[in-house]
Amino acid sequence: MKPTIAAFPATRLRRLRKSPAIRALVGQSVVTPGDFIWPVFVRDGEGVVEPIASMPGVNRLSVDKVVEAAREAHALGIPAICLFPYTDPAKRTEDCAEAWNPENLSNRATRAIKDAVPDLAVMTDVALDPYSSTGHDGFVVDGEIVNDETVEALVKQAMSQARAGADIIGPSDMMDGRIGAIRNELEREGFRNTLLLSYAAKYASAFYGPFRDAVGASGALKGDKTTYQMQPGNSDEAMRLVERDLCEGADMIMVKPGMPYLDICRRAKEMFGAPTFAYQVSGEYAMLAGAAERGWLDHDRMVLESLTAFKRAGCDGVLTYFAPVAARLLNG
Ligand SMILES: NCc1[nH]cc(CCC(=O)O)c1CC(=O)O
Repeated sequence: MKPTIAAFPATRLRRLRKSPAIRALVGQSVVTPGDFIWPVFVRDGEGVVEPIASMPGVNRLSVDKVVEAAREAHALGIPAICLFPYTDPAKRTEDCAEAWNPENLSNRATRAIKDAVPDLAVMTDVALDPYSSTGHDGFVVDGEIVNDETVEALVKQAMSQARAGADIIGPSDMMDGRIGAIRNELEREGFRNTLLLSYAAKYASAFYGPFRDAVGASGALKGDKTTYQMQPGNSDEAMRLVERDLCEGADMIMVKPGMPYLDICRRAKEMFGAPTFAYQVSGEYAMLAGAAERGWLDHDRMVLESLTAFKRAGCDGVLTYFAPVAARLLNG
């Protein structure tokens, strides 16, 4: 598009900003509660609301409290909630078997939410890090994060989530071939309508720190995730990953982190036109919520501006810890 413009004063671009009415007319990108997927942290117990120090305002919730949160999300017009378990360290093992235990926290929370609020979509996370003694998303053999053996485990994990009633399965592990393998098994077992939202372009980012605290994986993690997550400077590789995952049967794709990678969102949306999501991750939340807490940022304006930016970049929706706060602001 090449904007055509008359010379000043025939064109005064400030005319288009002169009043709330005119600004409303020419407004382009808007964010609504319908754009949000709300990530929540689940832990054992009952009646537990446990604050996470590096994420002010975010808590680990026991299953009964997650159900309350789900009711709240639904009432606010948020279409989906995404579950991340904080697994008891005693259940973190080398074989990661807790990941496909039908009675694990994530599966119990999924069933409880689908019972209480059937219209709310439940998204679950596929990766081994909350269950592994190494803190890695895959199995570690002689220092290597092994791909194909991990994919077999991820398929088992995804199937246990589908059986528990998850609507959207979100593989966040970055192994090769996992989308196709999970899609095949879902079809084979008759889960024709289970969606796959692939963490397709997931970067090896410093912005995941608070999340790793929240799920208790930071202490365990040896080394880094650079052999499976992307290096921050790459953009073409993100397009290849998105294309690959769509061809393997992903219904929707994600870019992660969010705000530092809006160029990737725009490029992926323009190139493939698939439902595109971004994850405004824990470190982005910590940075923004932490600054607002100190009075360095205007909290409400910052929240809505940061979320509008995702829509402007071409995203269809955004995973954000601000979801309930933002929905309340938007609902007035
Ligand atoms: N499977 C791991 C996973 N799933 C979601 C996040 C990060 C989310 C956030 O930071 O909010 C991570 C962290 C990681 O890759 O180490």
